[in-house]
Amino acid sequence: MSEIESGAMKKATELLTAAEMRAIETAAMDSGAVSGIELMERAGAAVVAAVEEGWPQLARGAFRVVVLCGPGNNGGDGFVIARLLRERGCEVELYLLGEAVGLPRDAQANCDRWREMGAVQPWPAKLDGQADLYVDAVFGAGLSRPVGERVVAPLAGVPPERIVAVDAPTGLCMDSGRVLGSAVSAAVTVTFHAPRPGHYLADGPAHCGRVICSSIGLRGEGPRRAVRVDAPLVPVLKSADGHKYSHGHALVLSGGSGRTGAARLTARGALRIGAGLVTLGVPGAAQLEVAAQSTGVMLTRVDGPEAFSKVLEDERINALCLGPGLGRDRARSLVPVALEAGTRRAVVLDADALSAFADAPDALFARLHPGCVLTPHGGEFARLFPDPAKQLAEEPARGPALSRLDVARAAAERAGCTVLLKGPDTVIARPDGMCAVNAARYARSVPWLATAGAGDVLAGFIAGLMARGADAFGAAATAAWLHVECALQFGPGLIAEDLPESLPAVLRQLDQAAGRIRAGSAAEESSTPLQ
Ligand SMILES: NC(=O)C1=CN([C@@H]2O[C@H](COP(=O)(O)OP(=O)(O)OC[C@H]3O[C@@H](n4cnc5c(N)ncnc54)[C@H](O)[C@@H]3O)[C@@H](O)[C@H]2O)[C@@H](O)CC1
Ligand SMILES: Nc1ncnc2c1ncn2[C@@H]1O[C@H](COP(=O)(O)OP(=O)(O)O)[C@@H](O)[C@H]1O
Ligand SMILES: [K+]
Repeated sequence: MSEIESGAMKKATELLTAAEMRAIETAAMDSGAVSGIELMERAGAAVVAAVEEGWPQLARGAFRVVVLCGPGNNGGDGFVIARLLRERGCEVELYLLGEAVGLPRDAQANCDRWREMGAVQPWPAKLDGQADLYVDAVFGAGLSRPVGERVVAPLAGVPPERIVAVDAPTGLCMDSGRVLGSAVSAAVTVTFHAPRPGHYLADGPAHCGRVICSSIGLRGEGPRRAVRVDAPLVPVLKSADGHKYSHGHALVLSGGSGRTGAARLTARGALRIGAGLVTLGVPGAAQLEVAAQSTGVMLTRVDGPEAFSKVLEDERINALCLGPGLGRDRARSLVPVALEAGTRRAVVLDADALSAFADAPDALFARLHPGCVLTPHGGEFARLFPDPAKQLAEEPARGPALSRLDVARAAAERAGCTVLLKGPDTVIARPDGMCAVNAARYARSVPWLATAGAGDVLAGFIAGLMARGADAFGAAATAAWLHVECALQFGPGLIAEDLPESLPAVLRQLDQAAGRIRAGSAAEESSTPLQ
């Protein structure tokens, strides 16, 4: 079990589906640790705390709030929020979608408490947009079908800066981040206990504004089937001992003359991330071109499968990367050779090495093993896994909607190896269903990473980490995280060449952070005998 699964270090944050969250709540309630009404009170209080922080004018008085409550427990939270804000002196109006008689028990109880201080008004066709704050407590985790116009109409004219969403902006599926029908856009979304995939995937970030995850006193953990990557999951800093061969030897296969740039980017990425040696395997016709452009990266001639097999007799070559600029014909002849050694040799397949098998993906899948990583972008993914890609492209008819996690999982299971599905919400899936999300969202947003060659560098980062001994899933998730950190480090104007060159600064920051942790624990240890 890796560290991220044992939860030993804070490298990742678990993302809970609505069903997993419900199971945790139910277990806590069944154990007698907490009641549903207590959880609802804490959820409401957490939203009010977020409002006090985000809207400091509330403390100055004359603050007008509109609370929109739905027919379930999300609406129940709304009644609590309305009461707590009224107790703080706000002027509160509350509207209910549907009838109070059908409310679930805890929501009903809070509706009754609210009625002691204010009216429950029928659902409005529209609102004036003049209040200081609008609370969206219409639908949350229970969203099960597309939201109709009537539901979102009251908030349609309200600027998102005045909207706080409870658990999720209404209309957003929390498991997938996909909009069911139409969805509210909020300034702040307050969720409870743990974030959900939908806060990071697909349309989620565009609708959530800022996500605040508040503790409501629940202790349980989910099955850890999906995590958000918050730091490297595998070691990236080198230890004091060791020599170049102990950090592995990565071989990147290049295409022919005039098409070697992509593989050179990949090789540079693998070298920067710390592979002990990196060699480019080039056809004879491209040898001079590559030699003129390479210094730290070595060169060997690989014309066809026989030459490739010969090069691979060197067992110290422990990680391969094929695809960037390779050409489909060359990919079809070289990929089977790369996979011959089975799990003894890590293999990263990207770009042409994926598209080359679009007509016969099963022939590729039959050869793949757990030491492989496939790194498709959306188009390459659709070529190799047409069915899940088609399902994901369809308008969702009900919630929870199919997510990028679901399709990446299905792909990893089918391929029998780790699959990294690229995007601003990159998903990394392992065949056993474990998933990681590397979200280039919110403060980590890096739209300038959408530049030619960025993916080639990512493939190199993965191959380099695998040469150094990392497992496929850990290497892919860590590389994706570092890739975005490099883009953040460089900033707008970035081109693919800048990514490997930004890595040293990112690694230095990690080294400094690790040093601070080491210094902290040393200080603690040394202080003990003095006490
Ligand atoms: N279960 C608990 O103990 C807690 C739940 N909490 C809140 O409860 C929420 C989940 O509550 P629910 O499971 O009742 O779900 P919701 O309140 O999100 O939805 C309620 C019901 O609305 C109906 N519905 C779904 N989509 C619809 C649509 N498009 N049009 C019309 N009706 C639709 C469904 O029948 C669903 O059961 C969370 O999001 C959170 O805000 C919090 O109070 C924390 C504790
Ligand atoms: N808007 C975006 N925000 C953050 N990252 C992005 C965005 N668009 C693309 N990326 C990332 O940039 C890389 C592009 O890779 P890819 O599509 O293979 O391009 P190329 O083949 O030109 O290198 C991927 O790692 C992807 O996750
Ligand atoms: K909501």
